[in-house]
Parts: sequence; structure tokens; C-alpha cells
Amino acid sequence: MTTPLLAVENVGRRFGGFVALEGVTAAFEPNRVTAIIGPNGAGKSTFFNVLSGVMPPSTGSIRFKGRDITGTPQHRFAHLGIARSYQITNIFPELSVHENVRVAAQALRTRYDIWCNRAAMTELDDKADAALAAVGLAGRRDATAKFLAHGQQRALEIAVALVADPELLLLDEPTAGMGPEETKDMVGLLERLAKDRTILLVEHKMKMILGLSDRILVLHHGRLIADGSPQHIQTDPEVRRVYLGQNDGYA
Ligand SMILES: Nc1ncnc2c1ncn2[C@@H]1O[C@H](COP(=O)(O)OP(=O)(O)OP(=O)(O)O)[C@@H](O)[C@H]1O
Repeated sequence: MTTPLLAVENVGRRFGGFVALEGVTAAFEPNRVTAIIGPNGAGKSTFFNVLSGVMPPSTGSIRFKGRDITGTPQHRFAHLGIARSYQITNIFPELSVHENVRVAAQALRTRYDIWCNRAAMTELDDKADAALAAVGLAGRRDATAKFLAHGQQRALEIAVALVADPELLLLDEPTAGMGPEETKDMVGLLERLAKDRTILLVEHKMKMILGLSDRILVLHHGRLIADGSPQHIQTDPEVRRVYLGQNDGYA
């Protein structure tokens, strides 16, 4: 069996006396797409926040490539090989598309690298261009970020995440606010990226999740109630019960 890239064991998170996440255990193999779904308030964002170091878990442990990273501060995650995008578009609107990615690349460097090494600057430019090419934005390189269409802004965020060359990409609702065409483009992008990366995503668009994911985890009231292939999840009686009556396209 392959060593899991990421393994969480008995992970939980409390807010005061409220248990938002409880006893979640799962291991994630490399180069797979896993979706985390669940009704509103199920604990998806909390799980993502814990996985990406936004907050430590109250219980349990998280291992990345066999190394215990429980409680590691968020700013160290990019160096570990874990990158995250947010639900809300999170770019510098007044900077160019290329500048947005280069700033991210620069942030991963030390001051010494930046000020003393001209070659390092060229390398940063090249890295930014490679990330833009990977998400299909090379042609908009010099556009001001605020003038990109919404779908392109989300792709830019992914380029920003890619500049650290992460092995694990955590994507919080990458198709939020997108219509069918933009969603289709994003799915195509994620399929390309998934060839040599591990992707975990939180999403609400069920048809998209069923088509894209190798595996789906279902959270409900902070607990993992199902974990399996899209086919398995679609026929799981507990999942069907949880989603019954929810107007989110699940069928
Ligand atoms: N910082 C916080 N303090 C107190 N309670 C919180 C906090 N963050 C989340 N919660 C609570 O934890 C529960 C899980 O919230 P979470 O945002 O993780 O759910 P979710 O599945 O992402 O929901 P949605 O699909 O609506 O985004 C909710 O009841 C929420 O009110």
C-alpha cells in the first residue's frame, strides 16, 4: 500500500463548549481528488481550517508525508508542500496577473535572496509565468487582476497557490459563484492539476463533485458519516437521508 500523503487521526475541534468536528480519521493517497461534502454547518470549513493550519485541532493528530504537523502555524504550510485557496476571491485587484503570482513567489523567499541575487528575480518571474501557464492565464499575464472575469480570478488564485509547487492543494469551493461554462473550465483545470498533485476540495455542486472526485467524504454534525467512491456515496442510505429535502442537486 502507498504511504498516505496526508493522514488525520481522531481529529476534532471545539469552539467553547460546541463541538464542530469530532473523531475524524482518514488517510489520503497521493494524486487523488477528494471532495468533502455535507449540509450547511456540517464542519467542512472547520475541517479545512484545521487541515491548513488556520487553527489547531482540539483533539487528534495530522501527519503529512509521515511527519506530525499537528499545530504547525499556517505560514509554514507552503514550505511543507501544502497550499490552500479560499472561498472568497483573495487576490490583489490593482496588481497585474503576473505581479499577483510573483509576489506570492517572492513571499516564499528570504530577504537575502531578493536583494542580493538578480538571478533570483528572473527565477521568480519564470516561476510566476509557469504557474500562469498551468492555469491557462498566460495570455492575460499583464492584465490588471480586477479586470479578469470571476472564473479567471479563481484560476489566478490557484496559480498563486501553485507557485509553492505544493504536493497537496486544498481548495475551498473553487467554483463558488461560477456559471456552468466557468465551472466546466475549472473542472478541466482541476483534472489537469490532479495528474501530479493531491487535491482536497470543499464543494457544493454535487454533479461536478461526482464527476471529478475519486473519493468523497461526507460530514454531518461534525462527524464523518461516509467515505468512499462517488458510486458508493450516491447509494449510501445515511447520505441520502442527510441530503433528503436539501435543494442542492443531490440525486
Ligand atoms: N469560530 C467559530 N466559533 C464558533 N462556532 C463556530 C466557529 N466556526 C464554525 N463554528 C460552528 O461550527 C459548525 C460548523 O461550521 P463550518 O463552517 O465548519 O460548517 P460548514 O460545513 O463549512 O458549513 P457551510 O457549508 O455553511 O459553509 C457550525 O455550527 C458553526 O456555526
